[in-house]
Amino acid sequence: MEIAKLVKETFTKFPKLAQKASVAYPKFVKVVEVSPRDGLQNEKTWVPTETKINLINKLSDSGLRVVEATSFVSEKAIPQMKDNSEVLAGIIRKEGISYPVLVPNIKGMESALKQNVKEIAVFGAASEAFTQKNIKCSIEESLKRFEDVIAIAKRESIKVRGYVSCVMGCPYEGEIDPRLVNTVAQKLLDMGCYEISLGDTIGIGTPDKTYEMLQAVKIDRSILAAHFHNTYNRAIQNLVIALSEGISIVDSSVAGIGGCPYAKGASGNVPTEDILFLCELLGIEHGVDIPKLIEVGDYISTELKRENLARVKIADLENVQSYRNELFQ
Ligand SMILES: CC(C)(COP(=O)([O-])OP(=O)([O-])OC[C@H]1O[C@@H](n2cnc3c(N)ncnc32)[C@H](O)[C@@H]1OP(=O)([O-])[O-])[C@@H](O)C(=O)NCCC(=O)NCCSC(=O)C[C@@](C)(O)CC(=O)[O-]
Repeated sequence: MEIAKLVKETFTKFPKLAQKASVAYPKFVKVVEVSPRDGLQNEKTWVPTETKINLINKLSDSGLRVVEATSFVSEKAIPQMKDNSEVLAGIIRKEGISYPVLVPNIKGMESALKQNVKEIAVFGAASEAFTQKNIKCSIEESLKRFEDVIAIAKRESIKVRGYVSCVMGCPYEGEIDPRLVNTVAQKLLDMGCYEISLGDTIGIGTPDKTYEMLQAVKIDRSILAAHFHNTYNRAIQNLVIALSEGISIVDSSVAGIGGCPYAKGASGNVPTEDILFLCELLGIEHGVDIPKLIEVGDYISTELKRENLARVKIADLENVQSYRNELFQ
């Protein structure tokens, strides 16, 4: 079973991680499901609004507490998200579930407000070049825009999440100084973001880099999220490090769908099914009905005519205990 194998490899390289007494893995992981936004934004073929609504409603039925629903960005930049208002108007908003939307500027905020959103996410980066490509401004200008957006959010009692992209490397600049990750993350926090999501946008991270980056980020672990793309099949191993470092919020995408249009080579996020299985292996609670979520992954893969990239199958769930025994001897 590949997830167990990846964890075992990580434990072999970092033996301390296999000793439960010396590593405090979180008791509970909050999964932030990003497939309706990050997963679909890069699809070249139009995904019908009804499919997007079905996807969100099915995800809401699986026990997830956060489902990122869409983005209020320029339709020239991201045509796939142009039905943002219809999607929000069409979904069943369940009590206790948050449906954040991405907002880059005041214009996006005004449109989002009309749909009665309760949570938004602003998205910055630790790379000047990526920020220019993605939102057409410098890091400094982006933070100024976010400040204005957040001022409105505060007035309207809307929660704001902050993203920092390129935390372990940039498709345009290459290496990224982790101190810049800390600077941007701190600024977002100071402005009023309640949670900061650290994006390995092109999946270039390694376990060592993950550790190094997290040492530079001087922010309380309880409000940091790991948003790792799985381009080189390293997201699971990087997450083992992040979890062992006290991160307890993980962004993921059912069936591993997705990719960033401004990050050439970026594949989808780490599949949610695989994250949940990782939690099972490490003895971390997650509150999600895994078989139901596997069905959702199959649903959206069929709709998109894409291979389902999740590696966990229902049958694997029966063997969790034996994998655990093997990992933690
Ligand atoms: C930020 C802008 C708008 C700047 O783009 P710009 O061209 O500088 O904006 P502008 O103010 O000059 O406006 C240009 C046009 O866009 C319109 N416009 C302007 N704003 C909006 C808006 N909010 N909603 C709808 N329309 C908008 C505006 O009205 C105008 O329309 P026109 O007069 O030409 O017809 C643009 O670059 C943009 O929308 N970028 C979004 C890119 C994006 O969504 N990227 C993917 C999300 S980030 C990501 O995936 C990474 C993440 C978060 O997952 C974490 C990780 O993995 O690292």
